[in-house]
Amino acid sequence: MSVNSKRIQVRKHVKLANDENWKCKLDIWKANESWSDDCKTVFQELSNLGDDWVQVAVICEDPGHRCYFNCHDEQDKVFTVAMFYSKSRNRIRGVAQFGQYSQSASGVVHTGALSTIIDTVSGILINLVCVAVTISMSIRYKQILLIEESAQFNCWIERTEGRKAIVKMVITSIDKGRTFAEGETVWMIPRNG
Ligand SMILES: CCCCCCCCCC(=O)SCCNC(=O)CCNC(=O)[C@H](O)C(C)(C)COP(=O)(O)OP(=O)(O)OC[C@H]1O[C@@H](n2cnc3c(N)ncnc32)[C@H](O)[C@@H]1OP(=O)(O)O
Repeated sequence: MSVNSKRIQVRKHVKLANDENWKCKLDIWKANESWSDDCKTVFQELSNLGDDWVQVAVICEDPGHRCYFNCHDEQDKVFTVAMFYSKSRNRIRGVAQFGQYSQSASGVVHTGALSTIIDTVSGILINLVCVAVTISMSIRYKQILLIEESAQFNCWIERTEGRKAIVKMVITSIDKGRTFAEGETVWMIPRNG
């Protein structure tokens, strides 16, 4: 498929839990036994934030394809993410559980795993507002995140500048005492968007 032959389709894969057509398929995005107790607790807190917050998930139904974000296996050994979107706040909050297969240097989560999460969550947020693609991304890795640890994140639209939008995201420890990564992504609405 040539890049120019098809418009970029992000929303096609982004499903909101308040859509009856998708509700039943979101079970895979619920807390499970591979998650730490802390991760499950934050998931529960996020689930109870109120009607303004709705769970959002990436689901790919293209035959033979899988979204890179959904790289977890049956045992959830890479990483799994659960997230909630507030339309009124232009914000996504969520939790991530990292597994043994997310390793970079010994015992440490790969920076690419974190950048995947930042790009995808930021992309979901901006694409719930308008069609946009990543044009640049800057990440500060501030503290080491260990494999099999959990994290929580907060993502928001910082500002817009013409066809561009700047989205920020912070990934912290579950208790928010440590900041693992801060991301700033720039998004552009394509001319044919
Ligand atoms: C599926 C589950 C959910 C997943 C979540 C979503 C994740 C989404 C991840 C993605 O977005 S995947 C796609 C990754 N991104 C790309 O492939 C973008 C590739 N770039 C392009 O297609 C074009 O550069 C683009 C359509 C964005 C812009 O082309 P245009 O011809 O319309 O714009 P133009 O060249 O006139 O540039 C407009 C402005 O953007 C600036 N610009 C363009 N590309 C840039 C770039 N790469 N970095 C920085 N600035 C850039 C350019 O300098 C200029 O700045 P000014 O307005 O200030 O003059």
